Amino acid sequence: MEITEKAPAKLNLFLDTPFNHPDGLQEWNMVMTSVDLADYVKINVVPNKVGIKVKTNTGFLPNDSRNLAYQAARILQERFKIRAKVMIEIRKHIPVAAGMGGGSSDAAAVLRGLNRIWKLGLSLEELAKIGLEIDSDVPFCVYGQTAHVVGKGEQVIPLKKLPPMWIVIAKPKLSVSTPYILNKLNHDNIQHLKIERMLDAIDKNDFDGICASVGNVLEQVTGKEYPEILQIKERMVKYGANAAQMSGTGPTVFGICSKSTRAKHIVNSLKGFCHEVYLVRTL
Ligand SMILES: C[C@](O)(CO)[C@H](O)COP(=O)(O)OP(=O)(O)OC[C@H]1O[C@@H](n2ccc(N)nc2=O)[C@H](O)[C@@H]1O
Ligand SMILES: Nc1ncnc2c1ncn2[C@@H]1O[C@H](COP(=O)(O)OP(=O)(O)OP(=O)(O)O)[C@@H](O)[C@H]1O
Repeated sequence: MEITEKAPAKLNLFLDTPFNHPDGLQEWNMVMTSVDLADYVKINVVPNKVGIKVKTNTGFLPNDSRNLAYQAARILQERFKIRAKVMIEIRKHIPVAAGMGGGSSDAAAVLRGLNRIWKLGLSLEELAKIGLEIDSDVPFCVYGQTAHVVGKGEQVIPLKKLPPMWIVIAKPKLSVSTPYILNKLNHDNIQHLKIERMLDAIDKNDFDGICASVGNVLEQVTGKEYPEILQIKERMVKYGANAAQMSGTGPTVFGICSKSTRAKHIVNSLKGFCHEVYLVRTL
């Protein structure tokens, strides 16, 4: 049996880390959303054979157990003692190591897909719990809808659909290491953000309120290392974005617009200045 699952990219509309857990991991306080820039994950299973095979169209991503999609297949195979070979083909569209959760979304797609193929009957909640063993963004990606994410990534509280908006995504030619940025973070020196206004604005379907309450405490950390990120953000605002911000640990910056004409104007103004630029909508 063969199926294809869509694996959308995520953006962090809001990101704060209130404290460090004793094990060194961050406590998150985030609002995340999925956008229509997506990888396509084709899954094929061959009963009574063994193994996992991953193929991608990139040439540089690992095809072995380092690939998060591979790990997702292995966990379900082992946990449910299923004797079948899993073949995964990933068509990558989401930039890698960009702060857009591409690997996590591919893993979530494999969890959802194999749950269907093998008729495991697992709820999204159960899949999210399994997903946390792979990576902290997988639980959110299993749901794939706008959500308030807290804890180490395991608590995903779905929120209302966002009002219609256009999003310009700009990825400079930089790869940012998440552990490197998180290690630089000093919780005592950052100005923590209040999430209530964002949650309230989403609840009221208030576009302006959402734009007024975006924030990411990691922007200053990554922005200090790579000033280009802050320049892209400034440029987006100058060309008319209603709000602009870095996603995750970066380097991707996104701009939110209510009007498609303005969004297209920003796309044109960034081309040539920035390596990759996309115009997307929220899901
Ligand atoms: C910062 C975000 O972009 C927000 O969406 C992501 O959570 C990062 O997700 P990611 O790149 O998939 O990260 P992971 O592979 O899960 O973890 C990368 C690094 O983040 C650290 N990490 C992860 C989860 C967590 N609650 N606290 C952490 O400090 C891990 O120790 C690791 O060093
Ligand atoms: N299926 C996959 N797609 C992309 N990267 C993968 C995948 N599996 C493993 N990886 C590895 O994970 C690393 C970063 O992947 P990814 O693109 O998910 O990062 P990211 O966008 O920074 O994620 P986040 O927003 O969660 O920080 C890469 O170094 C890559 O080798």
